[in-house]
Amino acid sequence: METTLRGIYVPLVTPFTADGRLDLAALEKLANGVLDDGAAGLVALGTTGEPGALDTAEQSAVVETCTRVCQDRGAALVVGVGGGATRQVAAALRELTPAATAALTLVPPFVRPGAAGVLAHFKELVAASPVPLVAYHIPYRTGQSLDAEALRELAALPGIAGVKLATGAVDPEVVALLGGELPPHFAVLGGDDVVLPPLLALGAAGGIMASAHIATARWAELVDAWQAGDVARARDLGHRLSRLAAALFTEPNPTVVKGVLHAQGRISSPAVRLPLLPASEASVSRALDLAVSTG
Ligand SMILES: O=C(O)C1=N[C@H](C(=O)O)C[C@H](O)C1
Repeated sequence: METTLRGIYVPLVTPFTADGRLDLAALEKLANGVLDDGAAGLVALGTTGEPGALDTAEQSAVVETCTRVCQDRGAALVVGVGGGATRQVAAALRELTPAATAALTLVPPFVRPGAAGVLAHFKELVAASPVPLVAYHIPYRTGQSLDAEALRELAALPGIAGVKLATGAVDPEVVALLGGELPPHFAVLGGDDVVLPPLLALGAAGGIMASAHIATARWAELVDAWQAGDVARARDLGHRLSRLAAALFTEPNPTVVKGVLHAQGRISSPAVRLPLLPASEASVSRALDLAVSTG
């Protein structure tokens, strides 16, 4: 059966205690909370989860906790799988739990292998993976741009369930991709929080949004409003949620999100691990005000 992703997926923060230990109880509560509020699924070990700052045992504990919650709730679980080169990512994918719905893996970063190299990379990964893949396309971080034609070739590969599209803008390639035919099982998921509303207007199936820890129900409602053609509702919600997302990203992600979750009493500490530093009180309090007014 083919995987079809739709809706809002929350890339969970990794809660830490005030003295820096992994707080699995808080993670589980957070996971259940966002699913209660209408998220279609969770992302474990997304960049928002600070995976590079977790040791292997901590990473496994995060994935186990999220797997258990998603299985109990019948929700989708996407797991972030990283690595610098094809062999390394393929090896990590082979170790992935088959209970995951999909794995989220970056277009190879830093190397800039060109579109043909990116396609060859994903063909190799699909062959190694026990689950379908979502390609994370974020050219301002990976250094590798891809035009609509290359993304369409990627979409046509068996085993690719979608793309997390984070080009930082609604640029001509994004418009061309969403404006043409795509395989029915292939989901375009927004990955830049502030521009999710226009991507949904162009036909995106949903998003992987750190911002959706906050006002989760409103983000889910935004996807539903566009899909139901309720333009007035979608436009109003879209403006409000974009303002909230901008406030949540005034400092490096997930520092402000963690600050707001802590202020809301949903995690016991806003602690992040280096090289991240906690967000300023001013950024947290502005985002918190917008969270209250957005609902
Ligand atoms: O962890 C993720 O997945 C996301 N990461 C992005 C980032 O850290 O810049 C933001 C997006 O909301 C989801």
